[in-house]
Parts: sequence; structure tokens; C-alpha cells
Amino acid sequence: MIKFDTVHKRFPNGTTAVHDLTLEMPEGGITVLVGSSGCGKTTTLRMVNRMVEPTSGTIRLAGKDIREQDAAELRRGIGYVIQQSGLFPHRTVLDNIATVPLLLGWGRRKARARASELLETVGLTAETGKRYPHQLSGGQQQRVGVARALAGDPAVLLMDEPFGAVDPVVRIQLQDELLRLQQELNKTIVFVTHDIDEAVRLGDRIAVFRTGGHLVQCAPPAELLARPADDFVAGFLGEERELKLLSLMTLADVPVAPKTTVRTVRDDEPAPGPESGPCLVVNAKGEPLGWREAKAPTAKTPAAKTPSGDQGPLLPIRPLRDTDSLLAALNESIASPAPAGLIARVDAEGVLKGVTSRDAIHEHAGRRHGRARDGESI
Ligand SMILES: Nc1ncnc2c1ncn2[C@@H]1O[C@H](COP(=O)(O)OP(=O)(O)OP(=O)(O)O)[C@@H](O)[C@H]1O
Repeated sequence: MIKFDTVHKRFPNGTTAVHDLTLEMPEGGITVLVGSSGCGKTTTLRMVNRMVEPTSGTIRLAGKDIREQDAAELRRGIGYVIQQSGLFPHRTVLDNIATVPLLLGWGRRKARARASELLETVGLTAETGKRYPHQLSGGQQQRVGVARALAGDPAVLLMDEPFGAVDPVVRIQLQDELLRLQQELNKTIVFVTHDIDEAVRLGDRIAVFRTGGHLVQCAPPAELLARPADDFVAGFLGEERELKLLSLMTLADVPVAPKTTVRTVRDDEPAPGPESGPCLVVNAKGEPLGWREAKAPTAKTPAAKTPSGDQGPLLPIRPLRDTDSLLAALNESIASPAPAGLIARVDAEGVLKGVTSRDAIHEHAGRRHGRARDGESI
């Protein structure tokens, strides 16, 4: 969709921001640009919509050299989201979102109808549309920024640190929203971030730049994590590189031991005595609720007579589905009070189907990691 061919950008003051960049950004995919500060990410992004003109080289959009298109027209077909959301302060949220449709000549009524539809798409209420940007939280402003960028239904979306100014919890929510939207909309997205975890979560491909505008490696996240091209990339990915790789692998083919491996008890039944160890408490539907470690019997209340209410606290758990990551499974198994660090595996409806031990997760993770290092897909 977007093709950079030996693109060079040298600013008039002599700074080389981008050095002979050759890079393809596939249609319908999210390409994330990462790298140290000043390595040319923003310049690369802004060359796509001609806010910055290359010194040399060619950029093609859907096969067409962007220099052959009128810059204003080109920009109307490309959504652009920046960190400070860039909303017009004196226009309502709805009018902000309607900006591009109006420029495209849709007429006021149709443009506003489109804006209302998009408010809902990005998870905001109709009432929010009547407010002004300063009356919204940072996270809400970013959602409006995304809605505004999507309003003209562009095939390409450029996002420059769009979630950089919000707290970590809202940031994860916005990332999830973007992934959900992308499943529906299938835009070609170029996304700039400083945050490698964000890049791994969102990217279909990650391009790592280093100072001087040099592209060092561009690869899908799993390939990048398993086989960084050099020490710079490895350093950039951080010391928990191997754990990050586990976040991309699912539990799907890790064996499930039958539920008879572990003692289960209904939440409305008394737990067995402490000599039988922790048991898994499930509700009437068979959904796991937690582990209960029975209290040691005392002289006053021997094990056999201990009423269920007295049998130790319920330690809540996170039951895991096949679609959950190996990292989530490992995390859960470390906290598990059950022998062998057992985790509860559930089906799509959340009903217990069995358990998996920490050793099984480890072994599987090691094997899959080895395969990834050898270049196999994970
Ligand atoms: N208009 C300009 N004139 C001169 N130099 C510029 C201009 N814009 C950017 N630069 C320089 O080009 C280099 C690349 O800048 P760019 O903003 O693309 O980097 P970046 O990777 O996005 O940085 P950051 O992560 O800090 O936002 C930097 O050295 C910057 O100072």
C-alpha cells in the first residue's frame, strides 16, 4: 500500500532525519515505527501525507507516486492522529469529527450523521458530541481524534504517538479499541511510538530506526523478538525480550490435563479437609472461582467437622482460555497456590475443562521459543 524507495530527508539546516529509507507498509496492516528519540519516525510519517517533502527518493501510495497528487487532496484521503489530539478548541466534538466530510463536500446534515455514527464507533456517548474538547478527559480527546481521522473513510491512517499522553490503564483500553476497530475497518495504519510493548501489541510489522534516520530492521513482532538483527535492536527490545515473545504465543496447543487431576468442589459445598490440599472451587455452571486452601484443623474443630465457612479464604484466580497468552498463563501459574502451579483452563463459555501445570507451560514455552529462533512461525 505504502512503498518507500530510497527516501532521503535532509533539512535545510543540514540534519539528515531519514537516510535512504526503503520500506513497504502492507495494505490492511499496522506498521509501527519505533526507535530512539530523533531517529526520524515523525519525519517518515509526515512524508506520507506530504507535510514534509523528501529530498530524494520516491513514495508510492497504492502504486501511485504521491508527488503526482495534489497535496491537499492526498491529505483528505489520509487520516492523521497526533498525541495532543489536535482538536479545534472552539468547535464542538461533533463538528470536530465532521471536519473532513465537510471538506469533502458531503453537506452539513450527512457530515453530522457520519460524525454521530463515529462517536459511537469509538465508544463515546451522543451527549459527548455536544461538548467542547476542553470538557473531555485526555483519553476521550484521543478517541475523538481517532474518530475525526476516520471520518472521511480514508484507506490510510497515520498515528503519531496517539496514546502517549494518557495513563497506562487508559492507554491499554485505547490500544484494545484500536485493535477492535482495525478488525472491522482494515485500514493501512502507520503508527509511531516510543513504547516497545505498545509496538508488540499493535504491530503487524515493527520497523526499528536508529539515530541518523537509519532503518535497522523491519519484521513481524515475533521475528523481531526472536531474532533481533543486532545488539542495537536487542537492546531496544529490552531485557524481557523472551517474556515479550511469550505474550505473542497462545495456550492453544499446550496440553490440558483432565479436570479429575485436581479436586474440585462446588462453591455451595463444604471443602474437603486440609490433608487433601487446595481445591478448585467452581460455581453451579462449572466456572472456576478460585482455589481454597482448607484451614489446618484445631483441637476445637477437627478437620472432619470444619464447616465450609471456616475453611480458609477463597484465593481468586484468572481462568485461562486457549486464546490467552503463554505469558498470562505463566503469570497465573506463578501465583497459583495449587501443587505444581496448576492453572485452570476453561472453554469459550468460561466452563472448566481441565488444568495445566507450570512445568507444562515452561516446557512448551521453551520449545516454541526455540522454533521461533530457528525462524519457524510461532
Ligand atoms: N523542521 C526541521 N528542521 C530541522 N531539523 C528537523 C526538523 N524536523 C525534525 N528535525 C530533526 O530531524 C531529526 C528527526 O526528527 P523526528 O521528529 O523525525 O524524530 P523522531 O524519531 O520522531 O523523534 P521523537 O521520538 O523525539 O519524536 C531530529 O534530529 C530532529 O531534530
